[in-house]
Amino acid sequence: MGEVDPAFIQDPEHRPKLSATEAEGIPLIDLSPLNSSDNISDPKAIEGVVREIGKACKEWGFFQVINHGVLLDKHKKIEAAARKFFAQSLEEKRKITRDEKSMFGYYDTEHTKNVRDWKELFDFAVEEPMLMPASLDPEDKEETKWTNKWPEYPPELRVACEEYTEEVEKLALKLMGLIALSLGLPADRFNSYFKDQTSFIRLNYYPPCPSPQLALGIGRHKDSGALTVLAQDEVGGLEVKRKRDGEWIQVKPTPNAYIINVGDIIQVWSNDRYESVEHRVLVNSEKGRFSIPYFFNPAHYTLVKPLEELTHEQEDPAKYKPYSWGKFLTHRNLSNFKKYNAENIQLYHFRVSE
Ligand SMILES: O=C(O)CCC(=O)C(=O)O
Ligand SMILES: [Fe+2]
Repeated sequence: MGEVDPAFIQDPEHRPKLSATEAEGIPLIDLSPLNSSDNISDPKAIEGVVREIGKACKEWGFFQVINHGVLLDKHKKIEAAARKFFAQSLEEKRKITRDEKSMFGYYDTEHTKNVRDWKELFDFAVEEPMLMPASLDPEDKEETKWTNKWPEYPPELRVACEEYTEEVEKLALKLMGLIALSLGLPADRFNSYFKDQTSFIRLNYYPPCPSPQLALGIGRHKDSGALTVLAQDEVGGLEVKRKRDGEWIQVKPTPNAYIINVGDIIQVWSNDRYESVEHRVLVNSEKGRFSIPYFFNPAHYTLVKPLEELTHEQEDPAKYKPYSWGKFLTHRNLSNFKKYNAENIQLYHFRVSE
């Protein structure tokens, strides 16, 4: 990617401010109280953490965690392998380009809201093969299997990815437990949705960009799954839209921390108690940036709707109509290939009008 092709240029109102204002960052939460027993069965010991998580989910939809239990060595290995993979020629990387049959593999022409993102990515399923609906037809119950595409080089990438997955999955489940508790639900309330999970991990590479004032690494968007557990390197560039005033706030890199954000599914389950918040990534002209989000997603047959415990027919009616997670994800995947001129499928399409 040399010159900036017009496909990458953001409309003026969405271009980044490069002199970002210094501001209070997203909350930083220390998970060490969870480590002593390594489970969340002792409500007293983790009361404080649960309260902090609830507050962060409400006020920001985003937070960082430290002392999270993910082994640093596993993180270093996947990052090193990702750097080797992306350093190859485009021709080499495109040998494992994703296709219509499965969204996994390499991709360098992702668009967010019809503007091309200044990035390359490699996606893989956490549980393989991943069970998905065979078609978009709501009546069609047939399933298909989405499989991973591993590159020949570097040979250690696959094992590094598999070992990292195991680590981050434990963290994601712990966080879902804490979020459940913060909503007044049993810690295991969400567990059953993640049997046959459709979670995937993305290796992102944002190359240096000659016009960082015009393009974005990824345009403003919300994550559509349940929860995202993101590792960013030391370069920085992630910005979160502050709920209070709509300002874009930088998430400064914190060594060995993970960034956690609530996705659309938690927004629906919680009937808007917690909201999925917009975020985007700035690029810069000097350094390439790497990041690794883990998108924690339920089984494809999950019918996503507000939880009964958190709705009340009169006082707090459900704000969303139920939708099939698998059909939603399939729709998103197909729209990447058949250049629909229409807007992509979005959560608000399922909102009950007030
Ligand atoms: O690279 C990042 O920091 C964030 C990436 C992101 O938001 C996404 O892939 O959904
Ligand atoms: Fe995101």
